[in-house]
Amino acid sequence: MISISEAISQVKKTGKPLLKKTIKSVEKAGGYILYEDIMSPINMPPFRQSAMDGYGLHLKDTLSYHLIGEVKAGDGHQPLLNPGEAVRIFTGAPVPDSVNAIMMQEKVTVDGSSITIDNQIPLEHNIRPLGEQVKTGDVALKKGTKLTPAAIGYLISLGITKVAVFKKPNIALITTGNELIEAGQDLPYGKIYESNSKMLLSALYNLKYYDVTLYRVEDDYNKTVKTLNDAIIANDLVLITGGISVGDYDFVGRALEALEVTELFYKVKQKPGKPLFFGKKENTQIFALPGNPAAALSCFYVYVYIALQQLMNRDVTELPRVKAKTLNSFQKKGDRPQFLKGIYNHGQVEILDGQNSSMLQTFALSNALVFAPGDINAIETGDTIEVILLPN
Ligand SMILES: Nc1nc2c(c(=O)[nH]1)N[C@H]1C(S)=C(S)[C@@H](COP(=O)(O)OP(=O)(O)OC[C@H]3O[C@@H](n4cnc5c(N)ncnc54)[C@H](O)[C@@H]3O)O[C@H]1N2
Ligand code: MOO
Repeated sequence: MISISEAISQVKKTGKPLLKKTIKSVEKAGGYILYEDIMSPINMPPFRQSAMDGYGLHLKDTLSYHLIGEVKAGDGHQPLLNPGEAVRIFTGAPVPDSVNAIMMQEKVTVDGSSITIDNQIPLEHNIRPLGEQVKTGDVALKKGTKLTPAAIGYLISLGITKVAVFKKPNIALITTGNELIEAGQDLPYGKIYESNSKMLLSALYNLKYYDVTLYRVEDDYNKTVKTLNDAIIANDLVLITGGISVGDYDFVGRALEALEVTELFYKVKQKPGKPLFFGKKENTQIFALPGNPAAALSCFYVYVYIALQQLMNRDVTELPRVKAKTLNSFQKKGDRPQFLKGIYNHGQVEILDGQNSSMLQTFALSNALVFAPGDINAIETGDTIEVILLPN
């Protein structure tokens, strides 16, 4: 049995960035990282553009101009203005070549077809120059940029519909157990609703991993070997829950051995999640998570999260840890360090009742895991303690 810190450093040592390229449609590329520089196919703006509702002028040494026409957004015509002439113009409209300044309408007095501006304005006033944001062929966004909603809007504004991004891992989520029934059906005696797959799927979606395949397998050795083998071949990361302990019908350990998965660790001195397994076969990392739902989710946040961050080549691999003052006491049993479900708020943390690894009720209320070191028997009210903040 290894310690938590040894297990964490083993996960860190093993993980490698995926660095594979995939093409995504821009609107579905939110959260991805650009694989290569993107050149702009157009000038942005693509024409000299009015920044105001007002009057386009061909400047002359006068405050009075003669109105000869109108250009609104979307128009394609080019009125020809002589010095001293003006056109009515609106925000976003193409500015005729012979217009060299725009006066906002609040500073103009109109009298029929003659207008008077309040003051002289400089050349190109209120005109967005052609290619002001980016010019045709220039780098619009650099390799390594994270695609935020603003970046997506920007790329679409350049007419770009597809982008090369770093691929996110293909992830297998396998659940095991004869007792599992899908929610929505009747619940016969002895069965429970299968919740680990949807819980972990939701945790993955929350972190923006969408390439997830779900597998279900009964407590059967041959089927466990086959399912695990299929999942390892097709995925970068395999998460299997249940069947990793020592019972006669826990086949996951034996199946991993038969498939010659390299064991990097099995069993961590921690509560929950003692029977956690981590291994590797070729480029696929495999976590066998305990079946108890709260143990599986706790291990997901403490260990699997790191593997995911590493696959994505991110610098920060662990969830944030902060110090907090406890609002209540907690009696700890045994010498295993414990991850306790808690509610963190502004430097304070409440440790919740009901810490059993089979219970999700407490986890459902919590936003943090409180770390109780192995060598303490109790946490007292007002103690300063380390807290892992969970993703929202
Ligand atoms: N003799 C021993 N027994 C156990 C030990 C031990 O050291 N010696 N460790 C205990 C600990 S700690 C844990 S955690 C569990 C882990 O067992 P498994 O990983 O083999 O998980 P299962 O036995 O298959 O299931 C445990 C529990 O979780 C429920 N479960 C499983 N899968 C799901 C699912 N997809 N959705 C909802 N609930 C699920 C399952 O019905 C069990 O109640 O072993 C202890 N035993
Ligand atoms: O260590 Mo097991 O994961 O409950 O409770």
